[in-house]
Amino acid sequence: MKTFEELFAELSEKAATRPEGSGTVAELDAGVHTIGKKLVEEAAESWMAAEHEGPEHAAQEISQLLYHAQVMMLACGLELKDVYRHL
Ligand SMILES: N=c1c2ncn([C@@H]3O[C@H](COP(=O)(O)OP(=O)(O)OP(=O)(O)O)[C@@H](O)[C@H]3O)c2ncn1[C@@H]1O[C@H](COP(=O)(O)O)[C@@H](O)[C@H]1O
Repeated sequence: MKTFEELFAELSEKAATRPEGSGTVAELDAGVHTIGKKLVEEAAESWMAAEHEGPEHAAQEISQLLYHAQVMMLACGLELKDVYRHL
């Protein structure tokens, strides 16, 4: 288990060091358009899970949504504080 901040730190490190086999690096290389499609897909899956599949499945889909949101932040050069200041 990890927190939102811990995941972002891990993904930032992956983006900087580009280890082989990293799905995050592959997604960043694919670009904002591809990341955006994943983000929308996970948002839709989160909605469907919440409405039809129960809280445990919703939690899984929402975790994927948060992951792809963080990848999008990295693709845009955003840090956590850039987003947090709007909360
Ligand atoms: N938390 C995640 C994470 N959540 C989602 N994903 C990716 O997003 C995909 C989800 O999209 P899909 O809907 O196609 O996946 P699925 O298998 O069909 O699953 P469902 O949505 O149908 O449930 C997964 O297959 C992963 O590629 C993630 N990939 C990586 N992480 C974490 O990110 C860190 C870095 O990962 P790497 O860059 O791969 O080393 C590690 O701590 C990982 O645990």
